[in-house]
Amino acid sequence: MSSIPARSFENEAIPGLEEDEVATRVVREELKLLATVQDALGSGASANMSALRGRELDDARLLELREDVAVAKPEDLPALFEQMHHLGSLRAQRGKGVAGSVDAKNPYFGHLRLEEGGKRRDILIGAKSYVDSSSGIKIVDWRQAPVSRIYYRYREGDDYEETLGGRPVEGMVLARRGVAISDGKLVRVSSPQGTFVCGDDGRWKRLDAFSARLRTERPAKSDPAQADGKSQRHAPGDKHLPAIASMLDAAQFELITRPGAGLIAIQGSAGSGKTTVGLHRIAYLAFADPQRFRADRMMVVVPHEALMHFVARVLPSLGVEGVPISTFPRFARRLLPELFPKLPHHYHDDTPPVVLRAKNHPAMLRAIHTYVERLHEELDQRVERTMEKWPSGHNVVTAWKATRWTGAPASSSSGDARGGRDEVVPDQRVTTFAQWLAGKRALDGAGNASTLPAVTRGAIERLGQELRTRARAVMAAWDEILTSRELLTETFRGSKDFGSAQLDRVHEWCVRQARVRAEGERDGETASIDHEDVPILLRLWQVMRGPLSGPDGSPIRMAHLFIDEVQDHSPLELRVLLDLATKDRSITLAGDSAQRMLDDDDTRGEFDWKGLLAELGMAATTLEPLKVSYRSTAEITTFARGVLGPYAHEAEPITTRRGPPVELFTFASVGESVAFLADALKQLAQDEPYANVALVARFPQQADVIYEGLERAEVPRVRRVAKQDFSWEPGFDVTDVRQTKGLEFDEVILLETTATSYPETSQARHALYVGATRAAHQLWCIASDKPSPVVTAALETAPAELAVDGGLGNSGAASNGAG
Ligand SMILES: Nc1ncnc2c1ncn2[C@@H]1O[C@H](COP(=O)(O)OP(=O)(O)OP(=O)(O)O)[C@@H](O)[C@H]1O
Repeated sequence: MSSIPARSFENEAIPGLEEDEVATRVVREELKLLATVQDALGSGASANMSALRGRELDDARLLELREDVAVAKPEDLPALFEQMHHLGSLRAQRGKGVAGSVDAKNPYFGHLRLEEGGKRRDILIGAKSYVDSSSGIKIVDWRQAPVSRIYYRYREGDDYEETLGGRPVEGMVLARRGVAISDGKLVRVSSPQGTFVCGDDGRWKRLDAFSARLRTERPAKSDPAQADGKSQRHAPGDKHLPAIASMLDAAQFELITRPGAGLIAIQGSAGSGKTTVGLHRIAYLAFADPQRFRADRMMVVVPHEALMHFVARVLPSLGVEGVPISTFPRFARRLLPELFPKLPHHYHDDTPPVVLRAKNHPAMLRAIHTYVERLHEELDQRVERTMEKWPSGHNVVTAWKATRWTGAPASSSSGDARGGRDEVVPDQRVTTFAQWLAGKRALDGAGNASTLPAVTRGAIERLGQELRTRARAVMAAWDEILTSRELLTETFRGSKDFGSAQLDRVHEWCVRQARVRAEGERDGETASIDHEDVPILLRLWQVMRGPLSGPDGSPIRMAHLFIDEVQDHSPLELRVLLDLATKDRSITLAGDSAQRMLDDDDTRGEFDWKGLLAELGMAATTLEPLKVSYRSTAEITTFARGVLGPYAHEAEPITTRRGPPVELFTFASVGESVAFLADALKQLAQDEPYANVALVARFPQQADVIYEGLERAEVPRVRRVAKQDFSWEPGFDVTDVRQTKGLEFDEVILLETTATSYPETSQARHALYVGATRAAHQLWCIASDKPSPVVTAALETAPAELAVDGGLGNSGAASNGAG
């Protein structure tokens, strides 16, 4: 594009940059270039009309030629084909110059000046291609044009060698700049000479170089707060949660050393050490009572696989080896083959969201208990009716009633079949009755079953069989609860989320699945279950048959359970887990209501600890929430609190260290943001080989687009993490926010923090909060469209003051206690 005509910016001063010669030169060049492009696009608009007209004529002529070919003599064919070929290329060329496809208000975002074989040419990178040979303008599509590779892969001053259009080219990158054009106006230029931005008042300024760079945290030797190790939480390169017994504060220590029995609920904002405390508590208990709290009789449950790996090193570092760490699905699926040998092994991956929500809903927990309560009542009546026919039958009824159904508290005369407040016990009524029938057990006043007349005995045996079958038929109960339209209506009565239409959809899905299961296969569909069926089946098992047993067949009884990120487990899953604990219920729950992640159409509302515990029928000791935000800097913590807005925690978190400001970078297109990110990441990879940055989008599809762009730009060690498969290696993990729950990274870049991705809804605020608080040291927000008002508002608050060091009540004593 060396032939671009010069414009009048030549000797003009750039307001705000009068004293900055380099900045003036760079900005002037870009203003001039934009003016030239806009000129060409403007005149291109009329040229477009003639181009379009030209294309129409070409099309008509091509049709004529095709008809000629059909009737032509063989010797005329080569000439006709040549004409067709020529017209075809002319037509394609006209198409490229059509300015209508390029957004004149934002035609490009990158500018390359190349020198090849002594010749200079300018190439612009944009979202759509546009070539206008008359004015020398070439805009190439960032995703496709081979030349855009040079833009993404090389820096200013680099020599390059590439194969473009099948021919080798080599040259040098004379200039490589990112530009932001908003509404036809140049508003930012990023170049190796600096980043220059134009304010609303038309004045330009040079941006602080520090804020536009990523950097990892390094303790400064001269800074005593850092030299004592408080802020250098990890060894360089170690990306796992560390054991920090010597650094625990007073509130954390108090939680860790609570007596073993009973349920403790740890609350606190993101990064306040909830996971750390739960794990150190396990180590403390194992040290305090090794007999009772054996490693294999404790379990840690986290919401996803990545967190399993992230926390795996803490307990071994504290000298406790062998405590299983699992997720609910992983743990539960190991039990299924033993408990339900006939259950299909396949899981649906296309379950409709409304079905998932219904199966996960707290109402399902109540539905199970109501169902089982009614079943038991019905069986009681059945026993009474059969026994009426036999003179001393009432004695059997009395003896029968003196025992209890599964899960019903022995001491409670109300016979609470919800099984809420007592340990799950094996079913007694059916077992006792069967033992009496077999002559293995006496029932007070019922006599010896073996001496009964054969007819009576036969009737009672049939009854015993029926009781046994019905009372233990977990899969039948599961089917009935989900496939009876009446029961579904009853279960969700009063729930605003499930109207008749939604319940019809749930019903239809469940009935179809039950049919396929019954028939093995139907219309090519294989028998499968939903992931959400697993806790329903396990809960039914507990209520109908007693404690769950492991793959070896022995009942599972946990001496201690630590359930992390409680807000992400369904009440059903929690209920199943809580009933794995032994009678004294030594359980630690940790969670944060602000980190509950719901889909946009999920109206379950805010997570509420009290409501949850009431739903589970549990009493818990809830201590003061942890208040110190250890993970993140004051800048990130304040921003994250702002993001929550009306959902922020009551107490403002206390922060312990400062860091770079949270930054928002806005771009006019995704391609432009990718170019900016690629530069920043390449620089970081060069400066800090240990850096591990998470690039976190709200939705997986957004992560895909950015990942592909960064790959094309040859950013080293860039990975797409879609299934929690973090490698914990230095590099750049492009992912979505759900994958990152509970994890931490030195730097986080929140992708597409636009108004569309993060509207002012509670769901979006919580998701943004989770993403932002994954960052320990530096946080950037990137938006390729209008930024989210949640982000811009949160950026307005100045970071909170740091806590005075001693004020945290840091306790060195914990290191002794935790062994
Ligand atoms: N007393 C402490 N002193 C220094 N660092 C601490 C302290 N307690 C926790 N940390 C560090 O703070 C970070 C966050 O801890 P942790 O992951 O346990 O928090 P969390 O509350 O579970 O976070 P989230 O809610 O995001 O899951 C970790 O790096 C941990 O090592």
